Amino acid sequence: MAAPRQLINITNKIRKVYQQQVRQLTQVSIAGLPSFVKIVEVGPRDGLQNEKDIVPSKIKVELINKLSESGLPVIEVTSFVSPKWVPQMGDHKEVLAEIQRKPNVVYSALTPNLKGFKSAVESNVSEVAIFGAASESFSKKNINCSIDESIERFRVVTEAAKDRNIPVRGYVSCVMGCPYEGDVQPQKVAEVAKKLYELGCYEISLGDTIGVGTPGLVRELISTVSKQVPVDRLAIHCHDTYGQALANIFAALQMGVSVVDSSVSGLGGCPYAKGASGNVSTEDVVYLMNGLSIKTGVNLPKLIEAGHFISSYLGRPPGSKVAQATKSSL
Ligand SMILES: CC(C)(COP(=O)([O-])OP(=O)([O-])OC[C@H]1O[C@@H](n2cnc3c(N)ncnc32)[C@H](O)[C@@H]1OP(=O)([O-])[O-])[C@@H](O)C(=O)NCCC(=O)NCCSC(=O)C[C@@](C)(O)CC(=O)[O-]
Repeated sequence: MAAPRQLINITNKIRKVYQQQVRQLTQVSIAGLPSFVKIVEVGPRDGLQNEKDIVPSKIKVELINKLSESGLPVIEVTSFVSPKWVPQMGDHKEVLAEIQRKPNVVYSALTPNLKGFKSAVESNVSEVAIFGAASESFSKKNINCSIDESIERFRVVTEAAKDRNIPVRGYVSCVMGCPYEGDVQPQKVAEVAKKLYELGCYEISLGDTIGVGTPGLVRELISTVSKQVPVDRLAIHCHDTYGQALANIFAALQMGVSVVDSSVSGLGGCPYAKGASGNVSTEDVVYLMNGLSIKTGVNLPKLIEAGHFISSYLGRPPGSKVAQATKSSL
């Protein structure tokens, strides 16, 4: 009779020790996460550039104002690219002229070349972003030049920006896969990221343009790129094509990244990356951060409201799970 009781006691002890270890392990990994994450809202640009029907400027302005009210620190408002290539962003001047700017919010825009940079400066942007790729084919399709040529174009932009004290962010697209070339090696991403960093970009956003990455690949990517660019200068930009975006972001945070790009209501896609779905939704990212006690400064209900606003204009349900789950409580 004593033997089974002893056995039960031992089993319980083992279970307790095991549970304690699991708790400790969890605490260790959670403790390794950043206490603050900067969210870069890309919905008005990355999201609306991909809408088949061009969204009127006044809707864009209202969306951006609502996003500003939610406490987001950075909003990528538009892009100064050729309207022949991306007509959806052709109203960049009007949008930047009409938005109500809050002093603590950075309003940024994509500028692929000096022409775009000059127009963006005239429109009083707080910051610009240049956008390269780790894949030759994507670079050619997206910005009509090779990777090396793009670096030379960007050099002119970063020099002009330096003269005017305008911060420049850099993007590297196709960091875990390319719609034309398939797999992309982390080493290639690191090379391009390093070049952008050396040009003076204060932050390099690593774009999983077609959303094919998984957490293992993210770890390999960050570990390779951070040998060339300090990890605190890296951001992660995930499209959610295969439903891996939140897991990928969590993996990036564990590797020391503390800047996350996302898009309200999960809008998004790239006109030159067929099959790419929307970005990870900002609402879902903020919910995850709140759950991890990571500060973002974002008011989730106000953000959800902004998501409902644009989704209802577009005539479809919000692409955020959090927005869908909380709809009845709003
Ligand atoms: C880069 C260019 C302009 C090169 O395009 P190009 O044809 O090689 O340029 P060009 O210098 O030969 O000029 C041709 C015409 O475009 C005009 N032009 C030239 N530059 C500008 C400008 N800045 N603004 C307005 N117009 C411009 C220029 O004035 C001329 O006009 P024309 O004489 O024929 O009337 C073109 O390829 C382009 O606009 N591409 C847009 C690509 C784009 O916006 N893609 C989506 C954003 S990237 C993305 O979504 C990925 C990201 C960032 O989110 C991260 C991720 O997920 O991976």
